[in-house]
Amino acid sequence: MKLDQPIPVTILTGFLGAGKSTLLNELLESESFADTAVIINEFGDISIDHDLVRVNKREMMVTTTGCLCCTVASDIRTSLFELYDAVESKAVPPFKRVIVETTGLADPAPIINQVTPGGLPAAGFRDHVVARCFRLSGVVCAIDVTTIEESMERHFECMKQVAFADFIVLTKTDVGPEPAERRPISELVQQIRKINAAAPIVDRHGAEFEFATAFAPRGYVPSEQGADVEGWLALEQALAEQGQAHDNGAGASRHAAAGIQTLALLEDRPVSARNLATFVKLLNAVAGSQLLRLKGLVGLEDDPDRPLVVHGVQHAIHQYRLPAWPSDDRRTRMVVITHGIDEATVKNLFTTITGLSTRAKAELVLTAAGLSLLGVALVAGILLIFHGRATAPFEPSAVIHDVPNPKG
Ligand SMILES: Nc1nc2c(ncn2[C@@H]2O[C@H](COP(=O)(O)OP(=O)(O)OP(=O)(O)O)[C@@H](O)[C@H]2O)c(=O)[nH]1
Repeated sequence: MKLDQPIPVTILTGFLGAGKSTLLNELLESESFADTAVIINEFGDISIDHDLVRVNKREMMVTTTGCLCCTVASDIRTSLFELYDAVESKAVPPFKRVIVETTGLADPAPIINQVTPGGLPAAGFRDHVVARCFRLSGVVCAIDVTTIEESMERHFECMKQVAFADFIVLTKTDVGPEPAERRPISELVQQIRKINAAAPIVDRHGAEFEFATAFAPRGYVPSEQGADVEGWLALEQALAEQGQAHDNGAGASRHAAAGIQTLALLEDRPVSARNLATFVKLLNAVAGSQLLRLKGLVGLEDDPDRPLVVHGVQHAIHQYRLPAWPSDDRRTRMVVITHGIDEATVKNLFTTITGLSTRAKAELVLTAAGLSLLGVALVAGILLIFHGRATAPFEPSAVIHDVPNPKG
């Protein structure tokens, strides 16, 4: 690749469900962001965002599964080198910028450490190419105003994402009136300022928001991000030099060590809307606040050609239909990310989607009872669901959007 200057790379972070893919989709619709290459890093064995983020002909997408912050095999340098190689081999036309969407659980430190001057030293041809052809030019963090307080309290990665950002976009400011227990946005901004003193903080739905400003190439200078950021990067560097950053040697990531489970669920046949609703209700009931994210493309029996997209971000469930399957893969695919919930529990619940035998129902009830302190109430709730007497908070949508991840 012949370059006058290195290609700017913007990292897009933000906790699970904060609205990163939604932002990216809207950005890619803009003519001024033509010639953008996109790297989407998904947490889990199956990729859903790959189908939900739409790139045009002139743009290019590389998807990686396994978190960039802890999987050596899918580190950011490898993904950037793949882009370089694709241009070199004329598989894709040259591009002007790269946007990397990280997973919602990604610790930004190891990622930034790989692409910032003075960070992890180049170890071979690939690394030298990446250092010559690309430059880190911004770290944008999407912050979901409806969940950020809880997420920062419970997940250190979330706080680091806020601290490392050189531009902050507040999302979901359009979601209804603020509940009394939630902090007003002005107070939230003050709280964010304690963690990140300098980054512009802009409301996604405010008049002042512009993609061109948020994603403008800037020089990203870690020392300007504050002492904590410099300290975390120094620690990262030390760990990387010792060769023990993030992977624990057994192949499991640090997320797993922290009790975070990502489960990929697949079903070949279309499923009934009622079974899907039951699954979502059961999952919410059993996992409660331990359910961090649910994301799925679901083929429904009533209209198998128009899949349902389901997004669960903590307690909120949002869903819409696509006019057609985005790729040849027409299987129902779901990714469920939980904290401290046994994998088998979620798998058992998923049997509600695939159809339940009486025996499976009994096992499910026992699973729920063993899990919850309020087991008896939960069992009663589950039995009501099975008998169709519970009111349904979730009914599969008939609304069709041809734009993935519509707002609201
Ligand atoms: N009302 C509203 N909904 C939003 C906004 N941004 C995102 N959403 C919704 O929030 C859900 C999650 O959005 P995504 O863009 O998939 O979030 P993400 O950060 O890419 O999620 P992960 O990659 O799984 O961490 C979807 O249902 C979106 O439609 C917003 O500004 N307002």
